[in-house]
Amino acid sequence: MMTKQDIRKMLRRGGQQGSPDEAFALQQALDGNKLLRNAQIVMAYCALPDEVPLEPLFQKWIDEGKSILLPRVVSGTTLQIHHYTAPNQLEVGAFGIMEPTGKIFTDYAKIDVVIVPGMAFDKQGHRLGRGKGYYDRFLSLCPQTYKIGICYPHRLLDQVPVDAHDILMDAIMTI
Ligand SMILES: Nc1nc2c(c(=O)[nH]1)N(C=O)[C@@H](CNc1ccc(C(=O)N[C@@H](CCC(=O)O)C(=O)O)cc1)CN2
Ligand SMILES: Nc1ncnc2c1ncn2[C@@H]1O[C@H](COP(=O)(O)OP(=O)(O)OP(=O)(O)O)[C@@H](O)[C@H]1O
Repeated sequence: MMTKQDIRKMLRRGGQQGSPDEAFALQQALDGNKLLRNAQIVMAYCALPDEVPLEPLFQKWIDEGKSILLPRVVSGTTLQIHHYTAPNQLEVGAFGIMEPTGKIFTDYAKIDVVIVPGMAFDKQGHRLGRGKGYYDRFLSLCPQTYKIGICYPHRLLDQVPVDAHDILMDAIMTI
């Protein structure tokens, strides 16, 4: 079995971005998810180049009355969660990822849905992240929250290696 590191290396060498058509189709599919439709407080992410962009959905969700949360990297281990209300509340953060400058949010149990980025997923709900454990640590703080992993079709693998600390997704969305 390939290690997580082997798979990350392989994925970095292979194709990165999905096509704009794939991104659009995935955004539509995600936006149609019933639990997300009904969610009030949603944690999303600002995408890296090989992840499905969610930013085109943010304003729609805000118009629908949802609260949007985004992560900030605050140390080598920890994410801090902040409100997002408008594009001018983003700045370039760690790893070149856009990060929110809005109010901090700590009421983790109130988050209805987390949309989780990943380098790859498998159908069993396992996620391959970027190897720093940020999301596993954060997701362990909101065990009741519905977790949706989303990826381009070429990033849905047959099997992703699993460690004891890995948190399982409740749904994997791809096309
Ligand atoms: N969109 C998005 N936001 C996120 C994450 C993520 O995976 N995706 N994170 C999830 O944890 C946190 C940031 N963690 C990250 C951890 C490692 C790398 C990283 O290694 N990037 C380069 C290699 C850079 C290097 O190590 O020199 C890469 O993947 O090629 C990026 C982000 C918080 N925000
Ligand atoms: N809940 C946790 N508590 C403490 N350490 C953890 C936890 N989850 C993961 N780690 C540590 O983080 C490191 C990276 O784990 P792993 O390779 O699974 O990260 P990842 O999920 O791919 O990364 P990321 O979430 O940043 O995208 C490992 O050394 C692991 O021991």
